[in-house]
Amino acid sequence: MYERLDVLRERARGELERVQGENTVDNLQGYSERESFTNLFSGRFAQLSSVERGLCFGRIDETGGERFHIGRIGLFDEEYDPLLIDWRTPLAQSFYRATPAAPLGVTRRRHIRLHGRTVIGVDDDVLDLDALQDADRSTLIGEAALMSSLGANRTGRMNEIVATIQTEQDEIIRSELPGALVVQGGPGTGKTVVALHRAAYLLYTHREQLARTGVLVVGPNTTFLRYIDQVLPSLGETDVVLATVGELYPVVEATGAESAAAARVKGDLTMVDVLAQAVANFQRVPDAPIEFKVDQHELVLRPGAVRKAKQKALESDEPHNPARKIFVRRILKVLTDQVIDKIGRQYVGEEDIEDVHKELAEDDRVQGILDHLWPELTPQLLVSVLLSSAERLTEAAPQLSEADRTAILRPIDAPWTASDVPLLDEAAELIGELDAAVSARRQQAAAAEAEAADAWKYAREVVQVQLEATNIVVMPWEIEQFANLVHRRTQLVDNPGTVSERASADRSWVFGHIIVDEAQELSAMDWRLLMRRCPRRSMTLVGDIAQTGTDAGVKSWAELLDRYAPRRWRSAELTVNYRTPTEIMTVAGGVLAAIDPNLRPPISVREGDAEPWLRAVPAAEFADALTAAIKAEREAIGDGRLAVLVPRPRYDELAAILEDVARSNDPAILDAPVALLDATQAKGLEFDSVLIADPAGIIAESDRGLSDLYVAVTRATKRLGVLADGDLPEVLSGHRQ
Ligand SMILES: Nc1ncnc2c1ncn2[C@@H]1O[C@H](COP(=O)(O)OP(=O)(O)OP(=O)(O)O)[C@@H](O)[C@H]1O
Repeated sequence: MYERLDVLRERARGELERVQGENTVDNLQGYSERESFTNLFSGRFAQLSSVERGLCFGRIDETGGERFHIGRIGLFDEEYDPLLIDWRTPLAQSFYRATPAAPLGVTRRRHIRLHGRTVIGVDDDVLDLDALQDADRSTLIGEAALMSSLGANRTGRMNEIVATIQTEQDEIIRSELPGALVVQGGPGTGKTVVALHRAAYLLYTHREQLARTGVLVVGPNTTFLRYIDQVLPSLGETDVVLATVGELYPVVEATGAESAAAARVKGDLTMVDVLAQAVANFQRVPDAPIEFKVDQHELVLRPGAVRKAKQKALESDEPHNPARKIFVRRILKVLTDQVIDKIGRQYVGEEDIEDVHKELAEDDRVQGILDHLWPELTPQLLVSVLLSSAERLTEAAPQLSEADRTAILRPIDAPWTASDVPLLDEAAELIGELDAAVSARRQQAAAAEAEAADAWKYAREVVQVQLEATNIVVMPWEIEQFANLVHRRTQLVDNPGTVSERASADRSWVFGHIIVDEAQELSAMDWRLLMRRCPRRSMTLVGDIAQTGTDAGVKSWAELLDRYAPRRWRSAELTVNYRTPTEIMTVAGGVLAAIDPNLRPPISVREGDAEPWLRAVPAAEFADALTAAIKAEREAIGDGRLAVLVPRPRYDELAAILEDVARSNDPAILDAPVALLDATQAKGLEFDSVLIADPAGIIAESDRGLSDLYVAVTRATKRLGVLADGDLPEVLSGHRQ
């Protein structure tokens, strides 16, 4: 297989060099054509290079005597006979699903472990009837391979798991594309990694559809997105948008911090009505007639006339800016009539009326009045003006308490925060686009449509000619992809950009599939924004209600999905914890029971080598004890990685006294041997060793402090230490050493 890989890689490299060396670029078509070939061959070369490690990891022997090798990509020999089967194909499914209880025609499954190009381990599951007696074997697949991967030191980046995907995980990965799938699972059950493999599977299986519309993966923060950003490229997928909800409003960068109370208020659906009211408050009817002079004419705009114009505009059901046009037309008509009456209707013709209308429309005074009565708005303007004025807030949000209104009040030039983004998105819907933006977009769309039709025709011809001339080696299964590339390139010569680039820049982009990780953290307003980006509701949501760290977060999956995808959602559960060893999960179990006595933590797949330690020291000794504990833990884990998790309010204080630890704003934090984080920042991440400093402080930091502590305890893959400043909190005291 490696020989074949080398041949294909060399061929792709040769083609790439040849195409790049060719001297045919003297016109647009030649340029596009060369770009497409370069793209195709460099893409193929990159893919063939990315699968070098662990190219083949499994084999299935079937009852009929057939035998298939399973690997990271599909490989065929010169006769197109399969050498290696891609893990995403239906044929490979039994590798992940067969158990002694349901062997699916498989007699033996073999896990192959490689180091470089050398086989260093082979583990067989024999799926014959005798094995049925062995209950253990029916649950774990490829136990030795799995354990060896779980026991390895963490690198600071999430790895792909194609070789050891477990049955319950595979069912989620291969679940069908349409509808919303929600996956509930405790910490360490593989929700994140499964969601990413699902993205790779869907892109492989529904390439046609998803390559055009794109896949969006939403994560809780940028550190987390960096933690996972290697997984999809290592599976050969690069055209995916990774973003936090705060990044989903183009142009706006949400860099500001905000209080938990502000996030809760802004995350609630009440804001939908508040924003609608705020827009309505910009559509004014004057209390008294407005009198003014245009040229020599005395004009008057009475409240009744404005009210009528407003009513007409609102009846159109258009958003604020487009509806403004109707309002303006009506008001101008009223004023034109007044001028005409003054001149004397008998003296004017149609053309004169039009002239008067035009003059009034261009008059500064008239424009000023119109802007006062119904100003053109932008989402940024609306939201910042609303949130910075106590008076406007009281007017628009009488249903909020005084305290809630105060919580969201901020200066007009304050930086945008993550929970402002769904408000901006909502505002954009209510306001609609500005006139200039609409016409520019219409023009662009018409031009693009015409070009696209030409480009597609041209792309087909190029492919045909090249194939007939056997100028170029294109594998049969690449023809469609290739034609697409030529098409895209020709269409986008002036405006190059991948689907993911274009999708990130366009607020109204509709994604083919959206994956949401740590989905429990999203507020109701966040969901509204995401649902707009995916009207077909083809989504995968993974999360754990018990880990919800904010009051704005999800309390029930059913409630959320019955609202947005009634009868179009299904759920699955992951029950086995692959991260945290049994001993540490016993500590986590106590914390979970304190959150809700009915909840049970997921069962750990393995036992660890080290018992967790919990220690309490008097406040005066805390700083020294912490420094000593960090030193001891570093020695215990060698090359592994340590996280020190602290209460949010004490972050700066502790950061100031600890040396040699990477801070949360350090871009290299994931690569550092010791990382200092608060529990929220550690969400989704994992470390060889976790040291929790001041657990009582974590519990006290918010109403959801116990959930934060639960998150903190479940980040470790090997070792857990807890150092209390004063007494150990009750939820942990049972484990004191
Ligand atoms: N089948 C598997 N083979 C190998 N490793 C696995 C497998 N499933 C999960 N893991 C590993 O277990 C760890 C936990 O996975 P992941 O982070 O996806 O869990 P999670 O459910 O998202 O956790 P949390 O909710 O705590 O963030 C990761 O290191 C992941 O690579």
